[in-house]
Amino acid sequence: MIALAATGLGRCLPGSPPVTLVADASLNIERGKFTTIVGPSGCGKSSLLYLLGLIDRPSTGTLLVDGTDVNGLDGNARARMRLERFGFVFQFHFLLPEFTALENVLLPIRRLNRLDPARALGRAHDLLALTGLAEKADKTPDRLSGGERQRVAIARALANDPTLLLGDEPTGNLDSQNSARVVEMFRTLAHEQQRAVVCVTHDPRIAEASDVRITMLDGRITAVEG
Ligand SMILES: Nc1ncnc2c1ncn2[C@@H]1O[C@H](COP(=O)(O)OP(=O)(O)OP(=O)(O)O)[C@@H](O)[C@H]1O
Repeated sequence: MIALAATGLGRCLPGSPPVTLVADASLNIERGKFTTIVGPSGCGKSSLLYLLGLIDRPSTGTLLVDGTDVNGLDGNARARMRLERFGFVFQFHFLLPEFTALENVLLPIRRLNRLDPARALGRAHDLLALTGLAEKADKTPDRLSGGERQRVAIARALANDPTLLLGDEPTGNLDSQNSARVVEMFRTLAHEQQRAVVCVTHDPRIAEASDVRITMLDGRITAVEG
């Protein structure tokens, strides 16, 4: 099932001369698959991911999210769609330092206000268990390892039960063992939970572990494999 369908997507920064970040990107992102976006530094991988995640607006082209054309949505509707359907994991975890792992996951669940307090707490515990952190629920980020912090960030990204999980170099700060663990988690989230998982990465091992590889060069997609 296609979660994202982009046609001729482009992002250009005005100026003299204008700067093209992404040009003419057409692609489908499917549920149930782990997709990576690869290419040399500065080729536009993050810029494309931000367009796909409704963080940035395209200058040209169309983007359908679960069949809805997001060009037709106003700012509030885009923000709502992002909040409800997307989860994000970045290179830096951005956990709130004064809150425990559990609270970091619980806060976005509460913000969505879909569940009563007891169920929200249960869901936060379930997500920490899913990411292998049940024992660490009451630890603040400074008491966790780098790999554990990133797994809390993944649990938090799943708070809204997103259709789409997007990662921008999510293993960029991790050693190879923790990196492999995160990749295995992404594969599971795609294959067993039918989410669309998309990751920008420099790491060839992560690209190899993905089902689909999108290669970029100078703002353009040059190959889609898998
Ligand atoms: N706001 C901006 N203003 C000017 N140039 C920008 C801006 N954002 C990105 N760029 C430039 O656009 C190009 C694409 O950036 P982007 O971050 O998407 O590349 P990337 O492939 O993700 O790079 P990396 O692998 O190094 O993270 C780069 O040359 C970058 O310097």
